[in-house]
Amino acid sequence: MENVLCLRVSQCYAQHFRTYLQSRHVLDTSFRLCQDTDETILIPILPNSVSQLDMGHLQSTLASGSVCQITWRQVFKNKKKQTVVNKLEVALKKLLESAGEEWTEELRRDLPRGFERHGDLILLADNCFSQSIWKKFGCTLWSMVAEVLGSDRLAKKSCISSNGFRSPVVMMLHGEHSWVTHVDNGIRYDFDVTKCMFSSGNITEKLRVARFNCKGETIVDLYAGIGYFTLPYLVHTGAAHVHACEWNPDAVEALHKNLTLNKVSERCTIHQGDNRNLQLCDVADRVNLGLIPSSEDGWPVACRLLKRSTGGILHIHHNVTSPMSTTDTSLDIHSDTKGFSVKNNDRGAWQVWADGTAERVSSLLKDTTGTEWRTHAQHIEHVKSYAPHIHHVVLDLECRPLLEEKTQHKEWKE
Ligand SMILES: C[S@+](CC[C@H](N)C(=O)[O-])C[C@H]1O[C@@H](n2cnc3c(N)ncnc32)[C@H](O)[C@@H]1O
Repeated sequence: MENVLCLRVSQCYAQHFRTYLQSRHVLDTSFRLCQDTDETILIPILPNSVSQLDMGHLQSTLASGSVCQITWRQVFKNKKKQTVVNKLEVALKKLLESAGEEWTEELRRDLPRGFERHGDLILLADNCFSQSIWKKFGCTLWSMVAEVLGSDRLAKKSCISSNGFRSPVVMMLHGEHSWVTHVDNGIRYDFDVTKCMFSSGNITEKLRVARFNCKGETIVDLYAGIGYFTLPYLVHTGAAHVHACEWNPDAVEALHKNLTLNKVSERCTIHQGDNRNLQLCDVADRVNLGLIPSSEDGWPVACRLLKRSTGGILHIHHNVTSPMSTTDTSLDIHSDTKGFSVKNNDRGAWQVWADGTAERVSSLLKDTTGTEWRTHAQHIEHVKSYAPHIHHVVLDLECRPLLEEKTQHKEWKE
């Protein structure tokens, strides 16, 4: 069994959903559909393609009244099904043999295990097609791979660059241009795959943000990228205004485009440059700090941004590493709501990090404003796991000025 991203739907609509997901290349055919509860079915989906799903549209058009929820669950491998990777192996073996070359185990291991689908473009990972023999086939190889994988364009990753912009190093292999479109949760994101990254693993956090009620609020997104969180805030939460900070000009270009495409430009101000030099202060009801492994550099800026009189909420992303425990036993392991294996030891480490962060932010707020603040860890959300002991979490930290609380208390008493 493996932990897989699934769409959980009402049993009576499962076939309906399955056919639709297959037609959109979102169905993960290497895993079996399975029953979750008496009335719901889990349909395995490809994590890298899930962002193309418009959940609202799915629910209202395919099966109004059906359960329709993205969730992580343990499901069984589909042993009988010939996966697209198997088909690729057959096709490439033929290509090599027709050129008088021998098919080897090394070449088989050099095939892609998975890939990201961005509309009609497939993005291969960096750990495939590394053998020199592939070069011999040039364009013929890439057009064949694209055809078998069912796409018009093909690109390949090398790594995420460490230039601070988290720019991908991506090369186009087949097809004209490198701009792609993602649609998820009713939001359209356009970006150039060779210049910006798209983190599909953040989908559950984007869906959570979309459910917040931010009616009338001013929000600052300190690490906006192409609009991963800026757009859900503007499109779904009722936010009055979002200030989006981003220093990568390529991401800013995409962000501009996406604000226009989603018709929310007039409620967003883009601040291009290093957010640590941002001139704004005392404006925000909420600050989103979506940078991993750590957004700590942004904490002093976030404290300056919060409204002095009422405070607000910081959503702080962080990769928390749990200490390796010598007493780890299988009894300590639980699955969280997304089906990730999480140990008590991990939860303890998140709490320790959250408590330390709350204390640090409260002291930063005092230094910034000269008054006392109360910080309260409202919630810790587990986004994804990078390794058994490294977890991407988001802390919802409520920050309130104590002076204001006393005044309010006095007013209530009067
Ligand atoms: C795209 S990533 C993270 C976005 C999203 N949270 C995710 O994981 O998919 C972070 C973005 O913050 C930007 N960034 C990092 N440090 C910054 C800074 N000091 N000022 C402005 N932008 C910054 C990067 O260019 C990048 O686009």
